[in-house]
Amino acid sequence: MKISVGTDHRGLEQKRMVSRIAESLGHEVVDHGTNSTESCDYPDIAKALGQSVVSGNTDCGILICGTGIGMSIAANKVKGVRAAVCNNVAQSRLSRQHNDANVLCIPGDSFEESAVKELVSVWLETEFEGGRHARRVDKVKQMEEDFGK
Ligand SMILES: O=C(CO)[C@H](O)[C@H](O)[C@H](O)COP(=O)(O)O
Repeated sequence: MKISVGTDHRGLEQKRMVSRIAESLGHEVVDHGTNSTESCDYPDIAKALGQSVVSGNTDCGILICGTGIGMSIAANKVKGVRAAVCNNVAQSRLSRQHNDANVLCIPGDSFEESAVKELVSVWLETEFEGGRHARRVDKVKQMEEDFGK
């Protein structure tokens, strides 16, 4: 797969980890920045990454900010993005199985390489289950139309 990655200034090290992990699993990584510790604004990165995913330029995305929350709020404003903040492997797995998340958001603050590795590899390898979950995801997609997102 082709995977977009992005972070604000609070997840540089984790972005490098995510890129290494994705590449070691055979994926191609597209980097949307930031690439310095200088303070920047997470919506700028989330917008660029979200547009890359929904346009089909990349297959999915992984975003990092201090908590993962700002990135998820911003990325979910891009029509077609289903971004999920995941703090553990169970959430990571369910965000794929039940929500068909196409963007994973993880906290940069105090997340170590082993935790990132487990969370990211499970997310990349887990399939959407469909069935009753597809009905619910379709309702979420319909909300985008109804509210002119
Ligand atoms: O959006 C966030 C909060 O959920 C992220 O943690 C950001 O990284 C954070 O707000 C950036 O804050 P900073 O004080 O400018 O480093």
